[in-house]
Amino acid sequence: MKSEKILTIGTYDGVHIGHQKILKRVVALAQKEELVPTVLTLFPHPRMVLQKDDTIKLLNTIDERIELLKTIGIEKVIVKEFTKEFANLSAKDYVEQILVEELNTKQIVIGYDHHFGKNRSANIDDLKIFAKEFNFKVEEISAQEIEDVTVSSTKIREALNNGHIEIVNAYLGYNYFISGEVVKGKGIGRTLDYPTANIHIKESYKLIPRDGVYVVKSVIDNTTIFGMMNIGTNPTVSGKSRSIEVHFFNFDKDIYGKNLKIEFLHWLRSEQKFESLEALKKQLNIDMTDALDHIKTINA
Ligand SMILES: Cc1cc2nc3c(=O)[nH]c(=O)nc-3n(C[C@H](O)[C@H](O)[C@H](O)COP(=O)(O)O)c2cc1C
Ligand SMILES: Nc1ncnc2c1ncn2[C@@H]1O[C@H](COP(=O)(O)OP(=O)(O)O)[C@@H](O)[C@H]1O
Repeated sequence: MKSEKILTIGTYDGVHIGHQKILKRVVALAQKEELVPTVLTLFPHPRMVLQKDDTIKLLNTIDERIELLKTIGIEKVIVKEFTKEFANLSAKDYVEQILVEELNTKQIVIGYDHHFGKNRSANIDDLKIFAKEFNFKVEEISAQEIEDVTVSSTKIREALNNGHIEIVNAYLGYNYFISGEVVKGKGIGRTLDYPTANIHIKESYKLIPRDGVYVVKSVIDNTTIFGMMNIGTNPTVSGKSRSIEVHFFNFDKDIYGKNLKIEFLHWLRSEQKFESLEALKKQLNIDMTDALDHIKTINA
């Protein structure tokens, strides 16, 4: 028999502290009712499909979202491909075919303003009627409960575009991070005595924080390593495309080809065009001192 599920539905981009409150409720109810705590999430984002919007940026890649949801205790993450066919399902077909027959849903925890079905035509009152017909429970999260949470994915995106990392991390309840592979760069870093790991992110929809220099950390071979990262076009060496590169402190290993998760801790300064590599190197010395000072305040 397919396991019986308690379900919440949504994009949950960021899996921030507001999301976490709902998700923890799902996990607690699941334990009480002996149901499998489940999230039904849609991917690609409806706007990517319906409006063919390829400028949309998300806080998490789909893999990151799954990992974050599992960390909170969600046992099953169902990623439904959001296709035009899916978007065209009537409210009733969606409830009957997907929620009931495919997923074996026994309980749904959902916001008061949730809409579903073709053209988002059905609302929570309709869901409660379907619940009687198909024998599942609906638990509504009230407007008050949702408004109590002043955090939103939009606010976090804005803070990232402004370099306000401390605000971002407080809203998320974890440090904002990127994940990508270390690839070859231009090989100039080493000549400055600051070798930099260039990070390639394969998901073009991942939101990259504003250009500038950041204090970051990563775990490489089970060891926490701090570093300083630059995001930008490297105007000093007349770079054109945007790159993401990290110089790790007290570190000297070849890490080409490795996949790294890098957490943002603090924004230091904007990227600048220097008149020479010498001048850039001087600034890198200053950045390193500033970054180490910041790291001291964290560890203090
Ligand atoms: C912490 C840090 C800060 C940086 N700041 C700047 C900057 O302000 N302006 C700039 O043109 N390049 C900056 N860079 C990028 C350097 O130009 C870059 O590391 C160098 O060109 C080496 O690139 P490569 O690894 O592709 O060889 C910075 C790099 C790091 C690691
Ligand atoms: N402290 C360090 N921080 C970052 N990368 C380092 C460090 N020490 C060694 N490396 C290695 O050196 C590479 C970067 O050297 P670099 O001369 O900047 O070349 P590239 O332009 O190819 O990035 C990194 O990808 C990594 O494999």
